[in-house]
Amino acid sequence: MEPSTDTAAPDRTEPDASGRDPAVRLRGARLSYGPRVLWDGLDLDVHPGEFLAVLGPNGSGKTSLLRVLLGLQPLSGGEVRIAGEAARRGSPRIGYVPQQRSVDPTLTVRGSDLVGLGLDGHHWGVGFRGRKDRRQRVERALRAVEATEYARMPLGLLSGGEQQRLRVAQALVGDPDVLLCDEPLLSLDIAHQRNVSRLIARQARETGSAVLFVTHEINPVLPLVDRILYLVDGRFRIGTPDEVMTSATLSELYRSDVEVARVGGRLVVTGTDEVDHHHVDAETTS
Ligand SMILES: Nc1ncnc2c1ncn2[C@@H]1O[C@H](COP(=O)(O)OP(=O)(O)OP(=O)(O)O)[C@@H](O)[C@H]1O
Repeated sequence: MEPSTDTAAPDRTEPDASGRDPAVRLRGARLSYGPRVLWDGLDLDVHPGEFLAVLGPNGSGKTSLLRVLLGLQPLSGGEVRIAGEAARRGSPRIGYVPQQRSVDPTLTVRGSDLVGLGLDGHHWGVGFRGRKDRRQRVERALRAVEATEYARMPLGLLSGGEQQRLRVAQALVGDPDVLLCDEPLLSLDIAHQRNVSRLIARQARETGSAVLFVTHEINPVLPLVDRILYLVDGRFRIGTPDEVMTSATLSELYRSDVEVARVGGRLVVTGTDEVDHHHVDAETTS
């Protein structure tokens, strides 16, 4: 398997009009575990305010990419920068919505405390004004995800979807430069999938966060996505949805016949078992 470095569109490599560094920059990035190469030669700039969807079948290295940006996983080669700085653990520049995982039902931490953790490492919270500012920020984030009602309840008593909305609030509360979302819609009903997707996109627009959004299903976020990074078995493509989500591009990536059709504004992707499994339609399975 030789990794592909081609992109569907030339990637931007310069600072944006304001002269700011890209929020995320990867140059010649390679990640391998033993002989297995997940990706290689990955050049990618994600700019402030940009919404990038990261797609690919199970095991293609989507979560591993987020772990590299979080400073939890070193690259095997190449370079990674977050807002011009080396990626490092616990960076306040990054907000992270992890994959849904179950919480111990006896956990007594309250939702509002969880959201407040998203401000640790920031300058808020010092002195009376700082504490007030901190409280107001947490309340605003709770309102944004419609979690105010249950914010004082122990986390362990909340449903999976309620816990997930609190994780989104925790990731947003510090106005991060980079917002990393690992399948954040999985346990949400359709109404909250829409709310949370729009909220994340609004965060990108209004505060200039760059969003990297790992998902198995593009349709719930298709109207919000600027570009897609599509990873398959060591190969990848980067481009707008119109450039990447085509029969020709996906057939090349999967090395198999893949059909992409637009049906009523939605994308329907069919082909190999791998692609069928990947493009599970969250709206018809929830
Ligand atoms: N620390 C590690 N050591 C060895 N192999 C690893 C390690 N971390 C991940 N892998 C392997 O790398 C591959 C990519 O994993 P990753 O979780 O990034 O995939 P993914 O695209 O997010 O998959 P999914 O869609 O199933 O969540 C998997 O096969 C996984 O087993």
